Amino acid sequence: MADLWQSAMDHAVAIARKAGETIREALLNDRKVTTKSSSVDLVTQTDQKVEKMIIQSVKERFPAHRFIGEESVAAGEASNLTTAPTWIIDPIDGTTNFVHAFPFVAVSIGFAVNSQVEFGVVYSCLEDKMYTARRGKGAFCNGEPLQVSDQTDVKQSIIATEFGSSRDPEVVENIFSSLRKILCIPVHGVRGAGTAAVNMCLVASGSVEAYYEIGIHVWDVAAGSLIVTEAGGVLMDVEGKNAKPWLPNTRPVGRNRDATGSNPVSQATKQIVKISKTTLIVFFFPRIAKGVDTTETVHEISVTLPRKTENHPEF
Ligand SMILES: O=P([O-])([O-])O[C@@H]1[C@H](O)[C@H](O)[C@@H](O)[C@H](O)[C@H]1O
Ligand SMILES: [Mg+2]
Repeated sequence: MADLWQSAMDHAVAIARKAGETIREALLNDRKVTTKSSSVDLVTQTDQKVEKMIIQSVKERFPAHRFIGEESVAAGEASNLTTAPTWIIDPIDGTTNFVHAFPFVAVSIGFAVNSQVEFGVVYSCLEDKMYTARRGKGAFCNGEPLQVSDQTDVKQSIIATEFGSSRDPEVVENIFSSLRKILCIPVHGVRGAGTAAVNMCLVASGSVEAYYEIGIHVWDVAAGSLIVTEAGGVLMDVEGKNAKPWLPNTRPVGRNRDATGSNPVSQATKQIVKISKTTLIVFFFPRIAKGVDTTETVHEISVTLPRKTENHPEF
């Protein structure tokens, strides 16, 4: 049977490549930077230009499709995932890298129908690596199949993570407390490419055993989530169940602070130790909205294991 979404996927690959060319050209010029949620949450005209270019091109070809794009949402559009075919776009994942010419910058395009990701395309454009995954058909980098690491000992692992763009002391404290515990497991190392999408592709490639991050958006992970699972990885929450990080706030499993004052970061970190027999990890914590009382903010925590298992271990 013909693949209903193959032509959309082909289009995504072509437009991601074209977007990558635009980004590479823009790197040769001055990059005018403005900020969004905080002084370190950066955006450039290239982010906006590339997103418009992708959306325009998809609209011409697939007029009934919908969009969730990082810069459109920043400009006030809703971020609602319905059952309709929806393109979930991060035009430049790794904007801070782009601003500083740090060499990991990706175009991330996920495509969801009936709230399920059908394909994911991550183009790491400065490395010229095109990561692709079609649901049920595997994950690839420049056409070569990907397979997650088969390392099963957390002490032999490299963990990818990011520090995010909040400089709120409580958030920073959570990040460091989590990091300290992970380092002291001990693990071989901790790395971060500066783009969530590339970090997930590094999990899919087996270059790192796991990736976790506190504070992430659907456009950062929609494409990467399928690339990870199609490469044999698993997205899990702290209960060991499959998580769907592209559905924001749909599976809350923890609170920022529970009644005893422990927070999900330390709870999640404890899980790392517990699951070390089967290895690791992606945690996703939806960003804490500005002005929201974090004591009441519901968070979602996800865990990626490199090996796909039907029955996830009980934590
Ligand atoms: O803003 P952006 O460069 O598209 O995306 C960011 C990057 O993926 C970064 O690595 C991650 O730490 C942030 O959480 C993301 O928001
Ligand atoms: Mg991003």
